[in-house]
Parts: sequence; C-alpha cells; structure tokens
Amino acid sequence: MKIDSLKLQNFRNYEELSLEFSPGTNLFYGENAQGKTNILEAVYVCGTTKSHRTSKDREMIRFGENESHLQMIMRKGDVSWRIDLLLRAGRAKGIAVNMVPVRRAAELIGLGHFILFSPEDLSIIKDGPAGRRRFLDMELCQLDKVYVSALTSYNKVLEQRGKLLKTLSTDRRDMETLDVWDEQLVRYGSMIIRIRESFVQMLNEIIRPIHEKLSGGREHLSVRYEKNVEADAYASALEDGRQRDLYLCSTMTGPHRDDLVFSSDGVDLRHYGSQGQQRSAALSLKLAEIELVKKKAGDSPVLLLDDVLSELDAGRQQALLESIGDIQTFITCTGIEEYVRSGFHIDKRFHVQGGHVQPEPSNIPDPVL
Ligand SMILES: Nc1ncnc2c1ncn2[C@@H]1O[C@H](COP(=O)(O)OP(=O)(O)OP(=O)(O)O)[C@@H](O)[C@H]1O
Repeated sequence: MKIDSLKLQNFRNYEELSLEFSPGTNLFYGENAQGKTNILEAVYVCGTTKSHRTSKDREMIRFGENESHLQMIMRKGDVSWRIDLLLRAGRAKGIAVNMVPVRRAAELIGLGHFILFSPEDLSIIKDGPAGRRRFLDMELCQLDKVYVSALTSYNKVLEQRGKLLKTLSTDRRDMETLDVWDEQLVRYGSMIIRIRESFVQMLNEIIRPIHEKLSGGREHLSVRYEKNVEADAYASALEDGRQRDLYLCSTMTGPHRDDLVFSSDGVDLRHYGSQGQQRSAALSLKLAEIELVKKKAGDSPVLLLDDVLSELDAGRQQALLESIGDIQTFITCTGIEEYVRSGFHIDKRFHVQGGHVQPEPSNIPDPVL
C-alpha cells in the first residue's frame, strides 16, 4: 500500500497544505518546530484515526479554528481509496472512505498499515509497562478488527466498573451491578488476552533472527507476554480480588495491567539491560513489526521515521535503512548532511519552514569526494 497525496486544512500549524508523495522514500527536512512531525502525524491519523501524540482532537486543530480537515489518497495496485477526516473540538471525528461516511473507526482497519518510529520508541524497553501495552494496542488495532472492538468495550466497562467501585465504597446497595460489569470485563478481557498471546508468540519468532543479525550473532532476544491473569482464570481471579478492588476503588486484575518482557540470553532487559542493549532491542522490535505486518497482512506497511536516524549509531542506522526495501517511507530530519554522507537514496524531498512545505527536485546529489 502506498500513499499518493495528502491535503490538510487547519491542521496543527498548517492553514492549507497539499502534497504529492513518491512511492519510495520521502524526506522532510527543516529547523526545529517548523511542522515536520505534524505531517507524519497527519498521515498516521488519516491511516489509523489516532494520533501518536495526543488523544485530544482539539490539540490537532489549528489554534483559533474550530475544525480541521484531512484528506489522504492511498493506493493498493490499481485500487485507490480517499480517506477524509473531520476533526471538531469536543465532538467525535467525522470519517469518510471514498466519500461514504463510516460510523466506526474500525472500518478503516485493514486498508493500510502504518509503523511510526520516533526517538521515544527507543526507550520502550526501559520505560514503564504502559508504553509496551500501547505498542501492543497500536499494532493489534491495525491488524485485528475483533481486537479493536474488544479493547474499546473493555476500556468502557473498566471505566464504568471503576466508577461503581467508588460508589460502592460508601453505599453497597448496587452490588449486583458489579456482577454485570465483571461478566463483561471477563468476556472482553479474555478476548484481548488470547489475541495478545498469539501476537506475542508470532513476534517472538520474528524478532529472534532480526536481533541476532543486528547484534552480530552475540545476543539472543526473546519477548514474553507477562500476563496479569490467564484468560481461563480471569473470572475467578476477579472474584477473589473483589474485596481488594472495593477497598482500593480500582480494578487490579486484567489485561490493562499486562506487560512484555524482553530478555537477552535470559536477562530481563527492562531492569538489567545496558542502554545500548535496550535501544537495540527497541530497534529490533520495530524491524520485527515491519516483518510481522508483511506476514500477517500480506502487504507492505508505510514507515514513518520521525527524527530517529540521528539517534542511532552507524550500525543500527544501516540495519534500519536496509530493512526499508520497497516500503514507502517518510523521514523527518533537521539536516540532510547525514543522508548525503551515507549516500542513502531519497526519491523526493521537501523543505519544511514555518507551516509551508516546498517540494525540491528529486534526489540529493552525491557527495563530492
Ligand atoms: N494546534 C496547533 N495550531 C497551530 N500550531 C501548532 C499546533 N500544534 C502545534 N503547533 C506548532 O507546530 C510546531 C511544531 O511542529 P512539529 O512538531 O511538526 O515540529 P518539527 O518540525 O517536527 O520540529 P522538531 O524537529 O523539533 O521535532 C510548533 O511551532 C507548534 O507551535
């Protein structure tokens, strides 16, 4: 799948923007705070309906405006799709595919796959479990419609249960309602756990050879799904923990407390990995994500590299660039010198300055030796 074009109106610092992309590598360069990441964000939002930076649509609407419109044309072979998104402050997103309004974001799933890699992703191993759960959710929401609806329902029930627990701490009359929420929590939670189980199993098989190659055969990386509770045991665990939940006014059991464990030769990298090992594992995870999408969706993802190359040393940069192949890629950076130095092929480049984007003639010239 490739993206042909993007149009923005009142999105972040863009009043009006219309861009046509190369199906190969597109590079956006410019000083800090000019609007490079905003373009990647817009592509990601059009493809997934979610931003990687905010859960509030309001923040993406240009300051002083009430709504924002995004339009993206995607193509798979001869078939193309036009995606329209309307962001409105305090209201649900308006989404249309080929000019036909769709009610649920899930209907976009499967059209395309978007893998975003930013410097924050490099600390996914050492940061808290929330980031690793977010990784699971963002990836699975693009791959599996059942997962999206289970996750949406689970989060709603979890919130309702939390509110009820608070009420029950002072007034126990509504105790039967808790049984209803628990039953639903177990239904959706078990679905999430099972889907995560098979996803991590697949991820583990893919990441191992990738990481071996990246570490020159020195390290053997494995990913394990650290479940808070087994799907089959969820109902009884929830019941056993009910008094504690009532006391804490919070649900302590369920996949919202899951984690992923990354180990290298048996050592848990979350706690004992060196910074270099943690960053390598994070890069392997991204490279594995690319492979996984190709395998599971039978299609190439779109790769969005947000200022990440300058964070990697030469060996890791090489590994990332080699894995790009024929994947359509969007890269942001502040300077183009490193691309000139590495001789990396760029199909189309854009200069970004203060909310204006200037396409420039194709490839960066070869370095003068
Ligand atoms: N809702 C908004 N309305 C208008 N401008 C906004 C909005 N949100 C962010 N901006 C502006 O967008 C700019 C940041 O853009 P972006 O994050 O794309 O920067 P960047 O070019 O990627 O910079 P860096 O290289 O530092 O990451 C800032 O000037 C910020 O004020």
